[in-house]
Amino acid sequence: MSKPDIDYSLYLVTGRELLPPGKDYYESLEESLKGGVTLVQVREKDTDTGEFIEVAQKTKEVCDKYGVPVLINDRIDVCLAVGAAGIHIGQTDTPLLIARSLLPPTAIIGLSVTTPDQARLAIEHGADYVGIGPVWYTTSKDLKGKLSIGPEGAGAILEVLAESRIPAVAIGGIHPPNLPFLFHASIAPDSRNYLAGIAVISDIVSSLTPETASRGLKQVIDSFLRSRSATKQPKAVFATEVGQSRTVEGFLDTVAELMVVVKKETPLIHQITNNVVINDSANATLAVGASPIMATHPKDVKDLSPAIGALLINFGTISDKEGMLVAGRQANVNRKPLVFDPVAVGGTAHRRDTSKELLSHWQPTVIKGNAAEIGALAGSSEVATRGVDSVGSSFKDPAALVKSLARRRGAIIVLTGESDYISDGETVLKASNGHSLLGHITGSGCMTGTLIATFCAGARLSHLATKQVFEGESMLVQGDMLAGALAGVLVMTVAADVAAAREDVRGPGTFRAALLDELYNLTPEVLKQRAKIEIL
Ligand SMILES: Cc1ncc(COP(=O)(O)OP(=O)(O)O)c(N)n1
Ligand SMILES: Cc1ncsc1CCOP(=O)(O)O
Repeated sequence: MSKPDIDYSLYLVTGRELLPPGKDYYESLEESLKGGVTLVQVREKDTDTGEFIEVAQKTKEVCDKYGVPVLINDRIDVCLAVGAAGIHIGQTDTPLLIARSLLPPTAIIGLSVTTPDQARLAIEHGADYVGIGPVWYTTSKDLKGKLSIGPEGAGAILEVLAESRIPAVAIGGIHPPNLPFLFHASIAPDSRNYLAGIAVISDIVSSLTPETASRGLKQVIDSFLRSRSATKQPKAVFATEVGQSRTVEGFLDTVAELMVVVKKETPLIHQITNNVVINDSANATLAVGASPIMATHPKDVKDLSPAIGALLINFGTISDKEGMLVAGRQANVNRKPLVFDPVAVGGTAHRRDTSKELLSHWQPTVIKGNAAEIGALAGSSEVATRGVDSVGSSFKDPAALVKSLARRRGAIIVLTGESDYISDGETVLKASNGHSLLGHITGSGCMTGTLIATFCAGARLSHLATKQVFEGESMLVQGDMLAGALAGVLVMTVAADVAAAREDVRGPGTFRAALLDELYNLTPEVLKQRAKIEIL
């Protein structure tokens, strides 16, 4: 006999102690199976052996009706007693090789892993699958101070597992609002290996309506898995047309179209930005035809999210972290483009920690920064930060850097400088407009972030208007976000070129006013004539 084929996509780990008052365990279990649970683990932490066996036996009877396999948490004896499909063990439980020797050869053995090294051992010892976690903090298990690893930590483990093809589920603090983020942000940067599913306790068990809870999770999971297996493309968090071959002319046509869409649709661009640039950023948004809203209060930003076209989070003065956390998560939930501008992230430990916290909380669509900022995120020390400006020369190979960071982060990376580099992890674009006067007015980089958010909003609206069918549920953002990011960069830098060439511009003061005028007056035709871009 061979091992059973297991569908790991929606893995319920039981937790009778978490049932809502009055809810029967078996009723809840059956409802969750109806909602699409594909695998069940009976987890009883404080139950006597006799009772554990009884619960496991009855759980198996219910699951058998739905053809869903049952695994047992930790206990080989209980597994053997009820003829379950296998066990799940942790790092401090019965060692895997011993468990293997005690169980029938067809038994499934899953192992918890928190680090890449543990994943290597799991491969070596022949685990059938691994449970990666805790991904996020949870109250369903005493984590004994163990740090949660976040989607990025899960991605590092998936990289190790890629060749072995051992399936992996993520566990810990997984709920509908963070599920699309988890799937996308955990895709392994190089191999593009991805999660086979998620393991969940409280989101299903604590629900009064576990069937609905399971169905909601399953829809997102199935859609993600379908989109991965259908395309085999290294798509990140944004949908572009698969296999689309792109030319400079094609990009410029799309940018021109986005300029028109933004003027026509006037999307609301929500900006949590620093107090140095609020006024200029709001005016830049208005100048290109969109509508700015600069709300920061956590309660405010939550309500706003469904109505906005895109969100910009610029943490220049980092005074609104709570608002940033909530707004970013809501942007993911509502699938709105999210542009992150980690101003001076390499400059202080507080900025590095804040950036890490924000990025473990939500998935940006675009990360924009100067050389020092992008270098800090990429872990490169080639460029240092002084205040909010980069110092020193730029990278030896900026194209390779933005491409690899885009793949690691699952986001489009925009590196600004004398030339701007933009990558989605596949394509790298180089844009070479702009004028040195931009460096003499404060906040020009922040305004670029604003315009990237604005044109990403346009790209989403443009996509929705065409009603092309994509695997909607799993995509964090739909639309041509690479073109949106390029449009933001080009509109800003071409307008700067035009402004700087004006006779009435005599220095930073007149340039600042002229820039706003030229953002307002810039036409798609002029942009196409003046844009200097290359596909590298
Ligand atoms: C699928 C899955 N992954 C991880 C765990 C955690 O197992 P462990 O580390 O052994 O902790 P306990 O569950 O025993 O508290 C799991 N149970 N299932
Ligand atoms: C058993 C376990 N192991 C790591 S986190 C966790 C609990 C997951 O529960 P929840 O889905 O309620 O966060």
